[in-house]
Amino acid sequence: MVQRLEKCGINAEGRPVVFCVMDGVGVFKEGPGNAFWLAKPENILKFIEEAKQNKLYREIYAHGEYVGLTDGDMGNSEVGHNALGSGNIYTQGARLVIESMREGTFWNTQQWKDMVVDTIKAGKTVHLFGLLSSGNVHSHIDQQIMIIQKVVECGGKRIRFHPLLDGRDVAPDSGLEFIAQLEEALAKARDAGCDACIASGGGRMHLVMDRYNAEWSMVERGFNQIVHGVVDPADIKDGYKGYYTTAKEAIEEGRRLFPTLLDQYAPGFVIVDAEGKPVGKLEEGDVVINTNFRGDRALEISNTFDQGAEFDKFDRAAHGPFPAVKYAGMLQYDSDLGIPKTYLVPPPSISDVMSEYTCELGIKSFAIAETHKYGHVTFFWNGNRLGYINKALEKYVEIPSEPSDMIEANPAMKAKEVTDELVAAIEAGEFDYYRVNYANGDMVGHTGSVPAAVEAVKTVDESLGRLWEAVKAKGGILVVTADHGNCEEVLDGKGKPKTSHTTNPVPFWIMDAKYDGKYTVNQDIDGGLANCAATTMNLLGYEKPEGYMQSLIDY
Ligand SMILES: O=C(O)[C@@H](CO)OP(=O)(O)O
Ligand SMILES: [Mn+2]
Ligand SMILES: [Mn+2]
Repeated sequence: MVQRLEKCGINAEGRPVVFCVMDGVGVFKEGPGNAFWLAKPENILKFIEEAKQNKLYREIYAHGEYVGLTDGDMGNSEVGHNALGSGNIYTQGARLVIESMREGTFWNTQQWKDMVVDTIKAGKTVHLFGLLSSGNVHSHIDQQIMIIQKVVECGGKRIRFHPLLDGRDVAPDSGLEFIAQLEEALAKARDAGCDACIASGGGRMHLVMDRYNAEWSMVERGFNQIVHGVVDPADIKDGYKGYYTTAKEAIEEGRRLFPTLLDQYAPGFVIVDAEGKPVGKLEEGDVVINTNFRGDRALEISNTFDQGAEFDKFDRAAHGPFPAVKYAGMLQYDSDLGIPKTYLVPPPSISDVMSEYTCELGIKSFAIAETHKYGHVTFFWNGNRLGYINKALEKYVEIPSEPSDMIEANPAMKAKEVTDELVAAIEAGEFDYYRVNYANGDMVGHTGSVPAAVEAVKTVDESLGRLWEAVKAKGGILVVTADHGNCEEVLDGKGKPKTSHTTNPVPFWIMDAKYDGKYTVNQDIDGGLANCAATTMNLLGYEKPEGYMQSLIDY
């Protein structure tokens, strides 16, 4: 139970406070790939100018050690929203896993023994699946290769790997480089007497890694490949066969036949032997390890493997019986609900999140985003916990998104609908504190399309204009920032599409309809996303919670 906070003197009237995350909008110099400057967002530029005059603007950091990653790592939504919602920096999965592997704890746990060592002893197969890249947002190839090596060291005789192509946290067409690295590690395993190979694969935005219940068909496609060795018949078209003898051949053929599809959307494939039989179907007693450490896109597939008869998303036995296998996650993705049941590294335990304070104080809060970011302002915000902290005091609203492959054609996404709903809630005045995430800068930034990203920024700009009118009419306070960069760099140094996040700082500013000069933004502290929670508590009228990082305002 968190402590009750004292009043701090700011906003004694209890005017509404709105916290807005422009997902993926960082600060970077003007240039041909900077969608922010190309869009010339009229409202935002005016707001920033005013905030600067009031000493209510600064940049803050959203990458590396500022969000619990390793210095130099780009930021991402999970770690960013964790920091925003918890007021602290927690060492995150990316680091917890590699540190545990390097110091050796990883290989000495009961879970490693139960999942891997015992499977090997029983003469069964170790299956690994996950995002194959060095992005370090959901996974890291170094960790995957270390697991392969260790399985071999432990006497493993059979490994099957089911890689998902990335192209979203790394260069959009870098998939084959990582496949080559994986093939090298598997060849070494074979040299050491272990029958190891790739068994199935495809793009991460096409298979397995759905989030927030947006497109369960992605999970179904991935599951059927991994478990049953069956490719979705809808993927088999225009000459693409779906069944190949090597991953390289499958990926190259996919690229040749569908030249506009980026790696992240690559069609599914299953590797077959000379007789056309899948090389890596799951068998009873095998273990399957999800090598991703990040939760949002790992929850659905984990439930698919873990749940019993209550599972109702699709028929797991449509292509043959679902064998009794063991399943483990690299991390536990939701420790409140215990998903998955078995995991190799304990997750960061994020405690005393800001929502617990607001609920303790009786502050009524409202959170909204479209599906792609819905869990960001709820699950990630509350320290990776699904559901409400106190339903009587909170309302979480999800505006249904379109599938992610429609984003480039419709960069406005559901921003208007999100704003409509948010503005209506502000006008109705039932809540004290509102938070919103606009997905556009990030989701459109991930397409690597400059014109689409420019439209995305314009959409966010328009939405912020409407939002401020509503906040102003209520005499409220609007705080705007971003969780990491993306759309401010949609081209790389060579002018090629860049689909990943960035390490750039993000803007931070406050607009107060009744600003009286009694507080200003501190320019001197080494500020990052984790400083925002104390700041928001101050603006809601309360002192900084004990143990939270410093507030960004002086008063
Ligand atoms: O789409 C995602 O899963 C990540 C990129 O891998 O983006 P974000 O952190 O913004 O959610
Ligand atoms: Mn984000
Ligand atoms: Mn993103």
